[in-house]
Amino acid sequence: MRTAEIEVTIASLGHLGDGVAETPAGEVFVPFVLPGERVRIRPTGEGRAELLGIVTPSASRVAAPCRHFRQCGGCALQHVEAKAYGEWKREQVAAALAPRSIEIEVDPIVPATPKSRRRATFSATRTKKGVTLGYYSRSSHTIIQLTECPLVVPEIEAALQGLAHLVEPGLSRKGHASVAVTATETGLDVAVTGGKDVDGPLRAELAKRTSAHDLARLVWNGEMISERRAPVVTLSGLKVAPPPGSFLQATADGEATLVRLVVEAVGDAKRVADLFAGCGTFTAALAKHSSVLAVESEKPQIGALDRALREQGPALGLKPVEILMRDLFRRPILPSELLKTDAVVFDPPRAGAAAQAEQLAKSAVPLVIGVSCNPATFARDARTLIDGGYRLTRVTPVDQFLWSPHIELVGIFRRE
Ligand SMILES: C[S@@+](CC[C@H](N)C(=O)[O-])C[C@H]1O[C@@H](n2cnc3c(N)ncnc32)[C@H](O)[C@@H]1O
Repeated sequence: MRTAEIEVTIASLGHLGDGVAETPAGEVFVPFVLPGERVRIRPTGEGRAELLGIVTPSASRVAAPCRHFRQCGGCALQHVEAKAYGEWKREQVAAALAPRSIEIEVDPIVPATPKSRRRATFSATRTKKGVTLGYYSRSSHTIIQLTECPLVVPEIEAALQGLAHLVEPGLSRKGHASVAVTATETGLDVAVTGGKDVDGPLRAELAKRTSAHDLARLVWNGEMISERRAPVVTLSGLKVAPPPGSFLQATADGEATLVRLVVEAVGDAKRVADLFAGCGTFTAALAKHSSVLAVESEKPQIGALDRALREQGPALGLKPVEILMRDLFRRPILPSELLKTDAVVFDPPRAGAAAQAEQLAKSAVPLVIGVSCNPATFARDARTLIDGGYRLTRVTPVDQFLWSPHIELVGIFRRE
């Protein structure tokens, strides 16, 4: 039985960007709305509601720039004017810190621009009509066929049709494949998982299509199909060849902002540890002025950084970098290993750095800088550092995930 249509006022936006409204049956989440708006909805159960119409729009409502908005699950907030959107993201950081009793005036967010995402992961499947390639729809496992995407860099947007053609022979009608694309300086680096197993004829066909679409590299289910040009990214002047599946900051502008904030905070520190170093986004910048200990668990990534430093470090005049492969969840760097360290940068995955934060909290390092893509785990780790005697002096949100609820941030801790 369909529930009745009702009119409600949106009280606020929740942490995923959906509006929150009171109904006689309790609180519901409503997508694509703004605080203060009077809207018509139909509750759909489990605390959710379908938006039927806007009765009184907010002054912060704008026309969404993408034709796929509302169907496509890639974006939640295209309908929000830039200032209100940035303020909402800033408030989300403060809201994540509050339950940990961390009070700080969070900086205004450093905004992202459209057409700047250099990494995107699409889903693809084969249908009777051909290949569907795009993002999942908001509320189901249906893939929305993308014809445009104002998030990604033009090289990726222009390749959407080509990518569908590329993966077509390796898709089955039964499953969905994941197509991760990174725009590098030598072309697109594509890694597909969940496609058909590779045999001789499929490998040959995929290699042919890789060449036809002038991709730099194609990796299929972890197997190298073709590397026509080694993918290259320049990290603060250091040219690194990221191995398949490497982490890179999502936008070049976001990376530049994060690096600037980290380098400014580090100042003239002589010795710095870069924990969760990846391919060296921060190491490359820090080594211009400081000797660096770079620690990372993924051998291919830290290996790519090591190679680049050996080949180019002397010519670039970089200070010495010590490379260490280590699982920092299981074996965090200990205070005794940080005795001569002036600053630590840590940039963990979404799970945060609980074990490492505990060790840092016991250390004498005067300056710790946390970079995080998850305000909730950042807040947990920040509380550990604060309880260990650090003061959180600055938090700056940086937008790398435009129109989504995801937030990147830099937090600076100084030992009191
Ligand atoms: C958010 S990325 C940051 C990478 C790098 N700092 C950058 O900005 O490009 C997190 C990094 O932590 C690494 N990582 C994940 N789990 C780890 C662990 N247990 N120990 C050490 N490094 C880990 C990942 O491989 C990834 O390179």
